[in-house]
Amino acid sequence: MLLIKGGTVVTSERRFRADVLCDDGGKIAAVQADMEAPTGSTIVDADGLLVMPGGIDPHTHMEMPFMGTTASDDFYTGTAAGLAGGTTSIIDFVIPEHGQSLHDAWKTWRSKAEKASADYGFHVAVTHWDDQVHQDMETLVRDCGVNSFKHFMAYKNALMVDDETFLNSMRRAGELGALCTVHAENGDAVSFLQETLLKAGNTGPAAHPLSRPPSVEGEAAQRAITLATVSNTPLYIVHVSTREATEAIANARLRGLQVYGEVLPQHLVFDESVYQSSDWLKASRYVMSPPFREKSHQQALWGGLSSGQLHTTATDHCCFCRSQKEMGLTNFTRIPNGVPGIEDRMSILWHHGVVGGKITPEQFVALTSTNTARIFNIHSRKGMIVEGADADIVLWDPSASRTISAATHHQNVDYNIYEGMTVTGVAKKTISQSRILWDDGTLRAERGQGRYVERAPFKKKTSDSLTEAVS
Ligand SMILES: NC(=O)NCCC(=O)O
Ligand SMILES: [Zn+2]
Ligand SMILES: [Zn+2]
Repeated sequence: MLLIKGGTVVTSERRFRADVLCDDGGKIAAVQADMEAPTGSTIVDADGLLVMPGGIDPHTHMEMPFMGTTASDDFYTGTAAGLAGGTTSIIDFVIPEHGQSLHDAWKTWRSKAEKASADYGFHVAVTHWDDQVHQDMETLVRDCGVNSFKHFMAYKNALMVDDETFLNSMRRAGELGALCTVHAENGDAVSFLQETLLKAGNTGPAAHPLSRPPSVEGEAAQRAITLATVSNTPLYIVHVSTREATEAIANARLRGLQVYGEVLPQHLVFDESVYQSSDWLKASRYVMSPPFREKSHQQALWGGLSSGQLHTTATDHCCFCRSQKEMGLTNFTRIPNGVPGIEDRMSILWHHGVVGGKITPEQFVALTSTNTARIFNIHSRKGMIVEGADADIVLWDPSASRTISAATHHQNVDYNIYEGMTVTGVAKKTISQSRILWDDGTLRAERGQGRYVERAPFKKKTSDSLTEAVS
């Protein structure tokens, strides 16, 4: 047993002084003021610390094959890095290879993820439509603990789906009680702009944001919402980076539609100037999609998060080292898209959000953990500090500072986008399954310790359950 003593518990709703007892089965056994330590229990002094639900990152790509290479953080190193930053669970993406069935792809990802050191689940990408996909979606929901499917409106000739495929998938997901998620960028427009830029001799990273202007995301977000309305299904839009997409989501919600939006901390912090560096490598390291934007978009994202129109934070953690980024040395469209971030999500959001006066500690908990647990239906286990929940806890030091650097991070990648940034708000200890796996600078992550977390479908009329879940 582990007794966390003397801390301040923060949930998505309130703050209160209480001790938290974690049992040997990895669950929270009690949350009470001034608890007596059971015989033989280990006592953790949480004086001056905040006791919060471990972070849940609902958007990562560990060892993802993408753009001719494979993301460098695997399920072990990536989840371990997450633990060092206070994140105790991830939801990663199963991406079927061309011609591979969804169910076979899910099995492949299950076996890759066996080495994870923290808990994990999967969204499964639908990249084409046929009878087998229709059947596999049911198998995945019924037998495999999958309750969300992913759609890419970008990455033409690779992962991109057309509207008809997207509609078929949404209708099927609705029948099964699953949630559809979407990368909203108009892939035809991106491809058109990429060709135009290359023909005009714009081959470097500075062309990347020009090939994916805000309107391209805004149009796709609006179209995705329209298609979700046509198919009468809820929708979760990943990595919202623009005012246009934020407004589309907020407007949809004002019309009573169930649309959720996810924000990446990096979009709250960096702007498009990162692509202007004269150092090719430096600029290429920020190549991700959607790209970093003109600064005014950040105001909309913060506004969306603080007003409740945007709901979660994720990282889209997708690491590529120097030699991988250099695949695009002469052609920016070949630079593997993706940046690291799982280790720093919580610190970045605390520093810029809570210390910056934009969100409260309770909102921080909602945005890093509880809302994700609700939206993806793992709320009976995760995202809460309550008796019976998983003992996934972060002991957060709100006044400690650290300077982020690739020299000290745990991510398996040779750079850190936040290099040199000093942040206030640090994960002091991270507890997973009642065990302290990050202990004030010492990482005790264990290969294979993470568990696959099954996610049950929503009630068939998903609208009811989701409305209840996130108000
Ligand atoms: N985001 C990104 O640039 N890479 C990962 C794939 C995706 O999420 O679009
Ligand atoms: Zn994406
Ligand atoms: Zn992604």
